Amino acid sequence: MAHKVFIDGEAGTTGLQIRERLEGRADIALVQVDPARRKDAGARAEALAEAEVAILCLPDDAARETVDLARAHGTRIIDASTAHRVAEGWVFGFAEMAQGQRAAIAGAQYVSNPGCWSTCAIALIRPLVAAGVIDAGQPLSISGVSGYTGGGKSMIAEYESGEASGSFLYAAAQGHKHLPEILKHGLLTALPSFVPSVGAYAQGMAVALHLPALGPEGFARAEAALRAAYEGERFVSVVAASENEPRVMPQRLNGTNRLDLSVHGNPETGSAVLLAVLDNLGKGASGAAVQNLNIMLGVDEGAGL
Ligand SMILES: NC(=O)C1=CN([C@@H]2O[C@H](COP(=O)(O)OP(=O)(O)OC[C@H]3O[C@@H](n4cnc5c(N)ncnc54)[C@H](OP(=O)(O)O)[C@@H]3O)[C@@H](O)[C@H]2O)C=CC1
Ligand SMILES: CC(=O)N[C@@H](CCC(=O)OP(=O)(O)O)C(=O)O
Repeated sequence: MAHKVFIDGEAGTTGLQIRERLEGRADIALVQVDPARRKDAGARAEALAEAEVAILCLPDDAARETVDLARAHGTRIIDASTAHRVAEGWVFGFAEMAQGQRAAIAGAQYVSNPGCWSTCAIALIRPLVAAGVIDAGQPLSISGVSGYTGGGKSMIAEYESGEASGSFLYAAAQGHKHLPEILKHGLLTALPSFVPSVGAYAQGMAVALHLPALGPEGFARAEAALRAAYEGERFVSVVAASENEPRVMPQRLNGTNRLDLSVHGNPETGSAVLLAVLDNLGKGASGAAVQNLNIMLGVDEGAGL
């Protein structure tokens, strides 16, 4: 029998992309609410009672409300919002992040999908800290560019109406909402500096981790640590630097659930830059949610991806 899945926030950017990935599948039956009642607690509670798994694609406060509504029904949850990424009792939904993470997701009641920026940052930082290539307390510096779909319906409307046009840096005040999850799941003890940007294009992301004092021998150790961490993974790869040189194209993996990592810089001076590229709506959001759903249901992890 098909697994019943409710996407709360199905009309939003992330929700629509998840629906596209699930609606052709014979092993999934989508539970839907009348669009006119999509914000009505009663209608959502009925859907939650019927569903085996609910995927929340909502603002943080609405996601917390849905978790409360679901409690009485025992519905398993995948939350795509920021609300529960460092919360007790929630499993971080990044299967490739650590040994045992996939098994924890498979058995979880509550899974929190990682943010797009944090997926990139954690993927680069955690193996280096775990292998002792960088120190957990070393202040790190991260930058990156995302397509405007990363800002959801409101930012998409700004760009598509012409109200916004160029690119911009943001979060220079060091209050970006992904910093807590980067700190925790990156195994860091010092907050990194993080200055992301939005480019004047729709979709795709590239993130740089700056390690100006890695040292000449650190290059090989960093690449070896990344390769060892993701060996045999289907969606995360360490690729040759030439894939991202001379130009890093953030749209390179659009439409996929892949995350590519690479090591760059000048081995003579020891100044390194590690790069991560993904589709912010793929492995950065909806693809990761579907991957987590597949793991939780015990089906092929790549189904629909
Ligand atoms: N865009 C991205 O790249 C990523 C987004 N996320 C996270 O996913 C979540 C959704 O983001 P995104 O899809 O971009 O946002 P959108 O603004 O595109 O969509 C949010 C959806 O939630 C609906 N909604 C708002 N309040 C309620 C409510 N009280 N009850 C039911 N539905 C409600 C909105 O309705 P309405 O149609 O009326 O606006 C909208 O359809 C956010 O928490 C975001 O942080 C995570 C990773 C990446
Ligand atoms: C371009 C842009 O604005 N991106 C969003 C993050 C998108 C994302 O990862 O989503 P979560 O909201 O789930 O954390 C931001 O930086 O706030």
